[in-house]
Amino acid sequence: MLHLNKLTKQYATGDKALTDVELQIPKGQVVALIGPSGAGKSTLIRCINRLVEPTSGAVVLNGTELTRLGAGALRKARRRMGMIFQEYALVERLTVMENVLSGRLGYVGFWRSFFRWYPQSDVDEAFRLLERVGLDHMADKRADELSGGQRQRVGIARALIQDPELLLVDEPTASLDPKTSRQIMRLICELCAERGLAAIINIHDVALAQMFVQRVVGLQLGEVVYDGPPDGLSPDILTQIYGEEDWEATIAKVEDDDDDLAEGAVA
Ligand SMILES: Nc1ncnc2c1ncn2[C@@H]1O[C@H](COP(=O)(O)OP(=O)(O)OP(=O)(O)O)[C@@H](O)[C@H]1O
Repeated sequence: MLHLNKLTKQYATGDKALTDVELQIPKGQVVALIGPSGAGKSTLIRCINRLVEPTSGAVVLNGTELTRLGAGALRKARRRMGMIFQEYALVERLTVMENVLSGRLGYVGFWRSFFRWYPQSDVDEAFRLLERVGLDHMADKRADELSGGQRQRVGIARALIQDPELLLVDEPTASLDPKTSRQIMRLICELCAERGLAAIINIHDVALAQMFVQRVVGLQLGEVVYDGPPDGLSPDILTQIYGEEDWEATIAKVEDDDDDLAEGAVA
């Protein structure tokens, strides 16, 4: 589905953010991308939709080599990749419904997008998505009246209304409290399962990643140093990714959390 072939990025400043990254993600798989600050996680996500231009290597999405596309074709290809951001990137003065519908801007013609006239089918789909993310009663609220968790739900609905093949998710829970973080991660993973949607989630919270995803990719200084199941993240591997720390505490926390989840103690 998604294939990264020797993806490399060196910024004009000389910083080498990614070196020969190889990654294949099948349809429907959710991957957590972990690694210390500066490891290249955001660069990797942004090279996939070419918000950051890779220096060399290829990004292939369902047979289309995105790295070869000209501006027009790239604009169309970007519709196939929904993006969810840490800071939500909503238009504050617009309503929840208008923010969700803005995910369709890549599909409607120039004048329709200029006047924000959307087809009724888009409005119906926006309502369905708002219901799915638990915000149907808030469609007319302005974005600046929402909590962080509600904003992220709008961001998720806006990404999904694009009808993407891939979700690129950049630290979706970094501004949220622990309980809301879990709810948002659970929602993203459930929606991916329902839609057979692949996702790459850049996330700092290792325990949260371990709780929800099937596969973890660890980056360190722009190179993949771990690619495997969440329960393969041993203290040794975490030390390799992040450096020396007491990792037993992190792993124990995950096991405790699993117990909580099993007992239905977590909302
Ligand atoms: N626009 C830029 N210009 C020059 N260097 C950059 C730019 N963006 C990132 N870098 C460098 O590329 C490397 C990777 O940065 P990146 O932001 O991708 O890491 P990250 O793992 O996402 O970090 P964080 O978790 O702190 O967001 C770092 O050395 C960073 O300084």
